[in-house]
This record gives sequence, C-alpha cells and structure tokens, in this order.
Amino acid sequence: MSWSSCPIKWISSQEIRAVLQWDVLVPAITEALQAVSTAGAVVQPVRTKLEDKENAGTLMVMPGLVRPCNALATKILCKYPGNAAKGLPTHTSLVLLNDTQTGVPLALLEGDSITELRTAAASAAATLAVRKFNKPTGSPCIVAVLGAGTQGAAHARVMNHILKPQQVRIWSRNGCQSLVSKLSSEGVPAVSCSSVQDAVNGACVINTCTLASKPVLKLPWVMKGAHINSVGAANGNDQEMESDLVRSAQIYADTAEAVMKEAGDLILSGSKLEGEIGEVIKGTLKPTKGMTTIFKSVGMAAEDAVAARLVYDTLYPSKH
Ligand SMILES: NC(=O)C1=CN([C@@H]2O[C@H](COP(=O)(O)OP(=O)(O)OC[C@H]3O[C@@H](n4cnc5c(N)ncnc54)[C@H](O)[C@@H]3O)[C@@H](O)[C@H]2O)C=CC1
Ligand SMILES: O=C(O)C1=NCCCC1
Repeated sequence: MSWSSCPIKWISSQEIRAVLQWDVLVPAITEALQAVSTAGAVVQPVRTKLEDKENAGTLMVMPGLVRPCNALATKILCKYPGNAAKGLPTHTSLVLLNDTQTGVPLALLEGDSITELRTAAASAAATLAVRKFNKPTGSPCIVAVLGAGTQGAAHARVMNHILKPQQVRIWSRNGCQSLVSKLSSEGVPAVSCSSVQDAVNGACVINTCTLASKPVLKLPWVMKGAHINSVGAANGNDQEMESDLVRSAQIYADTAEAVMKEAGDLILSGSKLEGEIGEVIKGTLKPTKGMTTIFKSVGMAAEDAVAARLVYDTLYPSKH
C-alpha cells in the first residue's frame, strides 16, 4: 500500500490569499507565537542554511511542529537579493504540509504568499501584545514602514487593519510612489517620505522591512516609547538599526534561540533579549510603560506550519 494512492494537494497563492485574511491569520499566528513560548508545544530546530556564495544566495530549510494547532510542515526558502535586478522576487519558497499522526504528505503550498502574510501577521500580533502594556498616549497613531517590497506592502496593510492609523508613512531608498498609489486605492492612508527621519518622526509603530545590511534607522529619530517591528537583517552580519537604538530598547524575539544565532542587530550591538514575544502575549512578561520596544523576528517554521494547516483545513474540511 502506498500513501500516494491519495495524492497530495497543490495549493496556489490565490487559494492561500483567499483564506488568510487578517482577521483569521493574526489570531492564528498569535496562537503560534504563544505556543513557541510554551514548554513542549512546538518542535522547531534552528533552520539549516546553505550559502551559495557565487550567486549571493541562501537556501533555508525550516521544519516545524506545532502540537496545539495540529500542524507539521517544512518550508524550503531561497533568498537571492540579486533577483530584484532580474524582475524576480528576492524570496521564493514552497511549504510541504504533513499529517501530524502519520507524517504522510498532505499538501504542497506556494510559499511566497505564506511568508508574506504570516510575517506581517506576526508583527501585528507583537504590536497588539506590546500595546496592551505600553501604548503611547496623546497623539494620533502614525505608522512608519521602511522598505517598499513584499514585506513593506504587507506591513502597511496589516498595520492599517489593526491600528487604523492617521497615516502610514513609507520610505524606500528607490522611492515608493507606486506602492503608495496602490495602498491609497485600497483605502490605506499611505504617504511617501523622502527620508527615514521624515518617515519615523513621531511614529508610534515602526516597521523595518528592508534588505539593508547597514543600519538605516537611528536612535535620535525614534520617538521614546515607540514600538519597532524589526523584520529584515535575519543574518548575523546584517543590521537595519544602529546599535545605540537596539541597546536603548526592550527587545522581544519571535524565538530566542534563532534570534541569538541569526539577528545581526542583536549580535553586533551586544544587546540582551527581555524574552520571547509569546511571553508578552501570555502576560508572563510585561514591557515597561514609556520604553521603546523591539519585536525582532527572524521568521519561524511554526508560523508557516500553522498558516499552511489553516489553509488546508479551510479548503479540505475533515469529514469526521
Ligand atoms: N522576519 C521574517 O520572518 C522575514 C524577514 N524577511 C526579510 O525582510 C526583508 C524584506 O523582505 P522582502 O520585502 O520580501 O524583500 P523585497 O526584495 O521585496 O523588498 C526589499 C526592500 O528593501 C529595499 N532595499 C534593498 N536593499 C536595501 C538597502 N541596502 N538599504 C535600504 N533598503 C534596501 C528595496 O528597495 C525594497 O524596498 C528582507 O531582509 C527579508 O530577508 C522576509 C521574510 C520573512
Ligand atoms: O522565515 C522566513 O521566511 C525568512 N526569514 C528570514 C529571511 C527570509 C525569510
């Protein structure tokens, strides 16, 4: 008997996007982050990276099991920054979903949309968790987004969805007018900024979503008490934020083990973690009122597994 008599499903980007609406995905990723910080709930080895020096690319293998969500999956992701000049996405991936009881493959999912949406949803979950304890008061909420690629766009959308800010200010080193026009047509109050300083001035939530390897965000520009979702620089040699800024903040990781190994912003600044964002979600760790906070994400297999399972269960509901 072969498992392939019941062939695995292919799930397209279109199907994934139809299921992973923010109202569904943000709570699911919140649960995944919480599970990561709960003993025995998640099995998630730090990912394997294959460096392709000739093409300045990296292939990553990311397996994860999230028991409370019945999710077992592996993402294979390639990061080739040079693709931007070729008109190709810089990050491409596939997610293989397996049955948690038998290990049998269930579905292969287009991974780019999962990576895009689950990463932004994790930043949204972190932002909401931190703001329960440390929400700037007084002025209207302004969101800043640095970078206008896949993550920049997704972060602008999800932050608008959860915070309903007065403005979403976007900066990108090559300009971002086309993204701003697109977001405006979707009802996001997006504006283009010509400098990082202009974009982040007075912002209560800042999202760093660039491929920069040297800091673009500096301490004097950031409002004290702001929250930063630090998405880029998932490589021990790269930084998006200057060291003084990182050292001045309370830092929460998506997963402590991976962040201490992969996040250049922490490693190069010699900063310490407060803990994991899952602990803030659970309320066992509380950010200090008035402090600047950073959610440092390097990306986790647990998020991919939970998102993939959610899509699969929605498209193929179990008959029993
Ligand atoms: N933490 C996580 O879970 C994830 C992190 N990422 C990371 O987020 C970042 C953004 O990813 P995508 O939006 O998918 O990439 P993308 O290629 O779609 O967009 C990259 C953006 O960064 C800008 N950029 C490139 N080089 C730069 C530099 N030297 N200085 C300033 N800006 C620069 C580009 O102009 C573009 O606006 C990357 O560092 C990526 O590896 C991506 C997915 C998941
Ligand atoms: O988890 C992911 O997916 C990624 N993490 C780091 C950078 C590329 C994508």
